[in-house]
Amino acid sequence: MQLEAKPFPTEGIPENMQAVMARLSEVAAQIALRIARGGIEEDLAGAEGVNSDGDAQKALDVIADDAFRLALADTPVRFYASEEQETVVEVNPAGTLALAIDPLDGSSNINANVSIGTIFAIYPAEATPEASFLRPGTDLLAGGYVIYGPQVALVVTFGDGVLKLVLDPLTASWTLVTRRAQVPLRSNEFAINASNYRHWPAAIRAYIDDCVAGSEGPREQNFNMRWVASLVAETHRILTRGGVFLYPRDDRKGYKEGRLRYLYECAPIAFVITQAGGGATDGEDPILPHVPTHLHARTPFIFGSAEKVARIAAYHDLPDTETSALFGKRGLFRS
Ligand SMILES: O=P(O)(O)OC[C@H]1O[C@](O)(COP(=O)(O)O)[C@@H](O)[C@@H]1O
Ligand SMILES: [Mg+2]
Ligand SMILES: [Mg+2]
Repeated sequence: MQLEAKPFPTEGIPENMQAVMARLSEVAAQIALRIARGGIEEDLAGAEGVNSDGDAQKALDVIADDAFRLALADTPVRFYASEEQETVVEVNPAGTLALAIDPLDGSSNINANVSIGTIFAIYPAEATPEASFLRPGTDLLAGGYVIYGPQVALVVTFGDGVLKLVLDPLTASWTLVTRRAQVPLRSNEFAINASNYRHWPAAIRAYIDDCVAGSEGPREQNFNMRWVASLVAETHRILTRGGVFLYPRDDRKGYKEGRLRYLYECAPIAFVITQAGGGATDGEDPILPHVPTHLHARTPFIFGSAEKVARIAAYHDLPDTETSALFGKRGLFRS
């Protein structure tokens, strides 16, 4: 049964971004279909090379980057900055917007059939690529992501609440299902890659120690842990049922500023989460006022339910003696 496709819903989308959003959603729907058919005609997880940040590229990283870049040529997007491109591409010299994108987030999950996504950030285009992108996240016009999961959804903010649209696979069209998504205030979940425990700063170790100590520890309650290894999937879960995500800086070579990139991962997700009433920091300070030093600059990233994000910042203010592994009385933070 083939039902008729509906036009892209523009409610809540500022006029100057409607064409771009319609195009992004069109490409996302095509990518979703390609993911669903992965392995039938093509191997989407096949190795392709290395991107400018030194990450191994999978076939789908390159497919998604090409698809978004080419599709934006006749939209108001002037500058295109991508995880998969070393430098900025000028796609439409007459355009007024600058778009930064992680075309395929969570690449390690492509062949595991676990949710992956696309993350995007839109700024006003300035005279040069540097002026357009090396600026604080507080200048964002839009930030959002598409999640390719059991359900394909587009979540986006333009600075006035968070919209959630769902892709109907029967008609390949989008429907607005939520106008003001909110991060739930309370949750007992945290998400962190615990295999890096020994490399973390003391404040992060102390926070996680207290969660893991559960009802016998200073927090006197039990917590649950999640780690999908797809930032979009963690964001979507936190937006739906609360909790906190941590990718701190650590002692490993190359992780001095964590793993995630400011421009096309952290800033747009932080915009969504703060618009949904949550918090987003580098561990201590709000992340949106930061200015990246280059296109692929990394930053430690902590986001989620506002109270949890504030609590983690407070752990950074504790004296060294209190973040030591042997200290058992951080009762100050009891909730
Ligand atoms: O493998 P790790 O160190 O746990 O890192 C997982 C993180 O890396 C990422 O996959 C990075 O994104 P890309 O897949 O776009 O490079 C995030 O989605 C995820 O949160
Ligand atoms: Mg990513
Ligand atoms: Mg990526």
